[in-house]
This record gives sequence, C-alpha cells and structure tokens, in this order.
Amino acid sequence: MSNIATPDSITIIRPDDWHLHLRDGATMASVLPHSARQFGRAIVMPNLKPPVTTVAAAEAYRGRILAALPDGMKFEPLMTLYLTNNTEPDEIRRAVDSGFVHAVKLYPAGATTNSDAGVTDLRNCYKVLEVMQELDLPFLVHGEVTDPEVDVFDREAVFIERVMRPLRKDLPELKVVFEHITTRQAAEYVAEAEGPIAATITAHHLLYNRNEIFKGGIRPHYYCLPILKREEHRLALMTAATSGDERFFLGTDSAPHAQGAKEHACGCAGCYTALHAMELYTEAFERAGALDKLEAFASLNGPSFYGMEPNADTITLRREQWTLPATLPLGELEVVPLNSGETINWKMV
Ligand SMILES: NC(=O)N[C@@H](CC(=O)O)C(=O)O
Ligand SMILES: [Zn+2]
Ligand SMILES: [Zn+2]
Repeated sequence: MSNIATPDSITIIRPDDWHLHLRDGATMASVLPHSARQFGRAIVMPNLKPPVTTVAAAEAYRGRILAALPDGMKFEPLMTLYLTNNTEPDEIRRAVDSGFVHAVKLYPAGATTNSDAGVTDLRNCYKVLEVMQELDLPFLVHGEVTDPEVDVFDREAVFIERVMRPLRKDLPELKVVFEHITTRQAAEYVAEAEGPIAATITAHHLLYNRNEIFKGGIRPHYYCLPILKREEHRLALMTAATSGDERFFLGTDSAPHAQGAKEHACGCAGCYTALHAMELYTEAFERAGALDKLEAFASLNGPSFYGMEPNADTITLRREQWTLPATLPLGELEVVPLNSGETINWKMV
C-alpha cells in the first residue's frame, strides 16, 4: 500500500468498456445512458435472443442503439458477432469490410446466459478462425469449459488447458481476448503467453471474492459467470490490473437481469454495474494504492489492443459518498444493481 495521501478527485482520459451487455428494446434504451455517461465506446455483446450472428443483424442492432442514444450524448457501440457452429468464413470477410464489427465472440454452448446457440466444439470453426487470424479480427472468448464433471470453480482454469492452449498453438497469430478473467491461472497465462492475447477484468472480480455471494445468506446479485473465486484469485487479478501490463484492460460485463429472474429458485448469472462502474474500479485501484495505474487499465490499454486512438476527452471522479438505489426501472425490467442500497466512496462528476 502506498503511504501517499490519496487525492479527493481523479481525472483520467475517458475510458471505454471492452465487454458490455446492452440487451435490446426498451431495456437497452434505459441502460445505454448509464454506459454512455461513463464510457466513450463499448464492445457490445451479441448474446441477444436471437443472437447477433450476421453483419446484417449487427448493423440493425447498432442502428437501434444509436437511435436510442439521448441527444447530446456521444457513444460509439463497437459491434460483435456471435460465433456458431455454422458461421461462414464469408461472414467474417463482410464483418471486416463493414467497419463497425470489431470482434467475434465465443460462447461455449451452455456456458452462460443466452449461450444455447453457441459453439459445441471449436474444431467446427477452424475455417472461420483462420480467416479471422488472416484479417486480424479479434476473437473474444468466454473461457469456461461446460463439462458438468468439472467443478464450477475450476471451469476457467480447465478451459486454459483444454481449449485456450490448443487453440493458440494452432492459430498463434489470432488476436484473442480472454474475457472477464477470474482466476490466478488466467491472469498468469495471459501475462506470460506469447503472441497477441489480452484479457478484460470486471470491477466486481477486482473487489469481491466468493464469500460475497454467501455473506449472511445467499445473495443472488453477486452471482455472475464466471463465478467469483477465492481471495487468492482476486489478489492475482488486482496484481494484473494494476501492473501496467498493456494486456489487461477494463470490461465491466454489466449485464441487466430482471429482479425476479435473479431472486429465483434458479437465478440468472450477471451483475448490473453500468450505473457505477468507474466508481467501483476507482475504489479497487485506490485500495491497492494504484490510482496512478487506473488510466492505463481503463482508457489506454484497450484502444491500443484494438488499434484505436484513446478518447479525446476526460472524466473526473470525486471522493463523495452516495448510496446506490435499491432498484432501477430499466425499460421492461426492474433491475437490482450490484451494491444496491450500499454506500460507495467515489462519484463521477
Ligand atoms: N456474465 C454473466 O454472468 N452474464 C452475462 C453473460 C456472460 O458474459 O457470460 C449475461 O449476458 O447476463
Ligand atoms: Zn461471459
Ligand atoms: Zn458478459
């Protein structure tokens, strides 16, 4: 921990969110201003129902997002395609030509919310991945095996051995983002691997370990996938995020679900953090005495990986306590944000 007195405000280049769920329709329209207030751009996840599997669908979705953006707000949605067993190499060429599709997303079938249409075996997709490698289109990976024999807390670490290493051995020049990493194994793998690889890290995986899910009872709003892990893993993620290593950057994985779908006998995975994401990241970096590393992680490393310029403006967070609302009406959903009813220490100006 640094002994230097921490500041009462921090100004950084406007960050981007490299992993975001906006959903669609009225919910998307209500969620969007939360993200647009904090972030200049976001990689928009394609796990809609039905999933965004074509450039035409991504173009229509992008149009709906831009149409929903309130007047006077600036925000660039960076679109992605949902990879299926049947994605055609030509779709990848169209994606690159489009200029607005910036990545392709892997959902192993059954791994997470709206992953039913996902890939059952990555070997079905090698023709597509070869074209992505050739054309430099990033491959974003939900990195968990779906084998029910594997303990849910081990699914990310096992994925590295069973899927990630063989994939990157076969396609060493493919640009890969290991999304929302949650383990020491993933942080170490990304830090040490050769070739073009990076990882996004959520605010909640930096702040919490798995005890948070069970504090005083079962707390479904802390349930997301990959699930929160032990403290040793949280510490490894903090080390990675604050290391200054360009391979690690911000991705909130903010994912709105209806209150009733989370407070349920079989509750959905996903935490809603779009409202207060930068406040949470600032808190995490401050606790590590690493506020000076926040800008690289939040605003510089992501654009550098994607070959973009950083944003031209800045944001400021002030040390100021405020309490998260119990629920947020977000279009057709009533959403309980992460930290609902709790007081946090930073506030975006
Ligand atoms: N992270 C989650 O727990 N949920 C995400 C899906 C995902 O990113 O895996 C969602 O779409 O709700
Ligand atoms: Zn995921
Ligand atoms: Zn996600």
